[in-house]
Amino acid sequence: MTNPAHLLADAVTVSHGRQVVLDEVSLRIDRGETVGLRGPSGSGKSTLARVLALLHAPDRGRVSIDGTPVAGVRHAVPVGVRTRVAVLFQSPRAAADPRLRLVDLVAEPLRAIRTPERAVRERVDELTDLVGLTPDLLGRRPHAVSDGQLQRACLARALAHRPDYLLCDEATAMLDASTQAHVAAVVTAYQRSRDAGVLVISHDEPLLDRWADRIVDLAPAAVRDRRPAGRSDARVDQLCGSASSAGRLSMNELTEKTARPGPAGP
Ligand SMILES: Nc1ncnc2c1ncn2[C@@H]1O[C@H](COP(=O)(O)OP(=O)(O)OP(=O)(O)O)[C@@H](O)[C@H]1O
Repeated sequence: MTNPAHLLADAVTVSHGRQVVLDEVSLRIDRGETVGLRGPSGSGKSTLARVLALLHAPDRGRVSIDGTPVAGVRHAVPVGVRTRVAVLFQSPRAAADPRLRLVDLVAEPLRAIRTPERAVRERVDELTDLVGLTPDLLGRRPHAVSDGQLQRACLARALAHRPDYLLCDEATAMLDASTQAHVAAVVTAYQRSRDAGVLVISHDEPLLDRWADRIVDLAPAAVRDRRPAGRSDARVDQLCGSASSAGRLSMNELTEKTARPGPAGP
C-alpha cells in the first residue's frame, strides 16, 4: 500500500540560464524514513533540496506534500504548508544573519509568523536545550561562536516549527567528528519523536551508509539524458539509483559510529 505521508519532487526540471541542472527528476521522502542523496559536484543535489524546501520554483514538474501539490514558493505558500519542510545548509555562516544573537537566530522563524513573545521564549528554551546550546552562548553573535555552535543554532532554528520533513544539505560537512555526531543524533532523535522524513545530502559515503535507510544517486543531467527511449518519467530512484539499504541505527549507534571516524570517515 502506498504511504500517503510523503514529500515528493515529481518530474522536476530546473535550468539556470541554458544549463539544465535537473531534468525530470523525481524523489520521494516518506515520513519516518531517511533518504540519502549523493552525486557528483554540480549534479544538482542542492538545487533539488531547494525545490523540495519550496525555496525554488522548478521550470516544470511539481512538489507535493502528502499527495497535495504545492503551488508557488517561499511566502506565496501558506505558512501552515511551508513550515512543514525545513532545510539545514552546509555553511551556518552563510545561513545566519551576522547581526543576530544566537537566541534571536533561533527565534527568527517564530517571530516571522508573529508568535507571541512568551511562546517564542518557551520554544527557544526547548530548542536550545535540544541541540545543547548553553545559555552563555545564546547572547553571542555568530562571529563569537564556532562553526559547530552556529550550526547547532541553525538546527534549532530549522526545527522551530516542528517540520514534518527536514532536508540536511551537507549539513555536517564542515563540522568536526564529535559535533557531526551530535548534530546527527539530534536529527535522529527529532525524527523519531515526530516521525519526520529526513533527506541527507552528502559526499561522505560512510556517513550515508550509517545514516540513510536508502541511498539515491543523482547523476549529472547529461547522464540522466541517456534514459531509455519512451520514458517520460525519469525517476531518480529507478534510472540513476543504486538504491542501497542501510539498516536503521539507534541514536547511540549512530553517535558512536559517527564519532569514531573510519579510514574513509570524516
Ligand atoms: N543560482 C544559480 N545560478 C546559476 N547557476 C547555478 C545556480 N545555482 C546552482 N547553479 C549551477 O547548477 C549546478 C548544480 O548546482 P548544485 O549546487 O545544485 O549542485 P550540487 O550537486 O549540490 O553540487 P555540490 O555537491 O558541489 O554542492 C551547478 O553547475 C551550479 O553551478
